[in-house]
Amino acid sequence: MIQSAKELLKKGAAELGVQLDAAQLESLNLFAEELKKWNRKINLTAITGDEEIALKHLVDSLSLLKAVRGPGRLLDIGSGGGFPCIPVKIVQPDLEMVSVDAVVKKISFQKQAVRLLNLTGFTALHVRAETLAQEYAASFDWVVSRAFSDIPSFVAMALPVLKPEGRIVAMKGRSAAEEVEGAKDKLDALGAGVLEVMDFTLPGTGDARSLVVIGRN
Ligand SMILES: C[S@@+](CC[C@H](N)C(=O)[O-])C[C@H]1O[C@@H](n2cnc3c(N)ncnc32)[C@H](O)[C@@H]1O
Repeated sequence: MIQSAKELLKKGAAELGVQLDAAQLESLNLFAEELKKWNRKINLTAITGDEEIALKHLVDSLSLLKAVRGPGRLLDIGSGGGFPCIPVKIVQPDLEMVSVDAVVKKISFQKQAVRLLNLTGFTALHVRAETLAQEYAASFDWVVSRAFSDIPSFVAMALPVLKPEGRIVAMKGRSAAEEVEGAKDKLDALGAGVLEVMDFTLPGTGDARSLVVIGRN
């Protein structure tokens, strides 16, 4: 990434309370370069400029750390080009990651990025999230997603693989108050409820974001 994008990344992460060291910055930069390289051949993201990648993919992914801390096991459902799981793994290596996506080329990209960055404790799986329950029943401390689905559908997929005291976090690209209000009855029927909605502004953009934290009733 160009220097200005690296600076936006460092400053944006710091605004979220995440101080990136030189090695983490270099890994995030390598990841962004690999994303751009693959994106010329396969469609991983519509976001292609360095500064946009820095803020809307990398800093946005790291905002998950407002709600999630290691150690623990984390599942990222519908992770696409590796967001938020790969940036979060780079910064919080004591989170053991499982990342799933229904599109094989996206998982191939993630596997390549994991090799390139020498990440350990990261499993990328080409499966539909609905099929995870047998192998991964009650396995995860955290089940997260970004830009994935409506809240009740996501929670229905997440609950079978969540540990009893685990937490589900939906990363929403705008203020989520209305969606949360509309989801209450469906969540209640699933045996879950919203514990917290963390509203914030994505650094460097002014864009509204929400983290919706959900647990079992
Ligand atoms: C809009 S993309 C978001 C990707 C990434 N989380 C991000 O924020 O950039 C949604 C992803 O969910 C995947 N997906 C949709 N339904 C799925 C399912 N049932 N199980 C696993 N992945 C699914 C799609 O293949 C797609 O890559």
